[in-house]
Amino acid sequence: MHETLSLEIRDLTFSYNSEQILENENIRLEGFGLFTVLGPNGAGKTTFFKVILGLLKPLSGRVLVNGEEITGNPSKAGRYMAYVPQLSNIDYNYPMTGREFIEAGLRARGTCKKRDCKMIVDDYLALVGAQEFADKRMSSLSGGQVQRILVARALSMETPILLLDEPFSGIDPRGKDDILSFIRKVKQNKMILLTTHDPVLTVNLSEKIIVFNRGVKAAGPPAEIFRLDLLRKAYGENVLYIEKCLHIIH
Ligand SMILES: Nc1ncnc2c1ncn2[C@@H]1O[C@H](COP(=O)(O)OP(=O)(O)OP(=O)(O)O)[C@@H](O)[C@H]1O
Repeated sequence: MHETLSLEIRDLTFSYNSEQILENENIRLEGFGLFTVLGPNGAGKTTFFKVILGLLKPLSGRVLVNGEEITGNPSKAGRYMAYVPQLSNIDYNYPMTGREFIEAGLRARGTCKKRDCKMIVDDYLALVGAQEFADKRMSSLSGGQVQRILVARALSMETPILLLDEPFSGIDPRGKDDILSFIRKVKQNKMILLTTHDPVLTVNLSEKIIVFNRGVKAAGPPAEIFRLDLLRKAYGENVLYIEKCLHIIH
């Protein structure tokens, strides 16, 4: 485990007008690995990510990376974190190819010159299995293909922390397997935070599960967290699918 990497949330509170999403939340994540934020639709997972990324300002509280305050400051947060938004929340009708889109990110960051850019981009395209369609326009790609380009771009930022918002949504079973295998590789030397509403998908890969619904309801290793009483704190009573998931997992 990486000893110095830490992401800490202290007393974080956020609401949209009267809709409370976070209330004095506290959590500290340490080291490389996968940290799954698990909760139902509308739980506030995307909002939680946006507050961590400094894209939304909390009403109170702090976000720290390695002890450095990044609260409400997206450019500071960007030094440590790259973000892959939920596919359904973005318009990817870009008039550029996937390769150009990744290169544009690298140039904006000043991390490569024209000649070595191609090599760097090729490495990330290979990591996510996107070489075949990287030279097509983004607007002509399927959702799953766009997802891979977005992940390659985020990885090319070479930040120690990667935030993936619902990376499995709208992705077919083979695509899900591909995402899981890239996570397996990348989590060896990054902290990955991932949101999902499906308890099964990442359970075997996660170092920690954060059960979330309008705040952190429970957090810990999967073996401690996969209990009906804890999952019900996020999903509510009598959700048959959750009960079935526990049978699959145990
Ligand atoms: N910009 C906004 N202004 C006002 N309310 C918002 C805004 N964005 C989200 N919300 C509300 O905040 C709540 C949480 O939304 P959020 O998208 O963070 O949840 P989520 O857990 O990511 O959901 P899903 O799994 O469905 O993507 C919802 O009730 C939503 O309507």
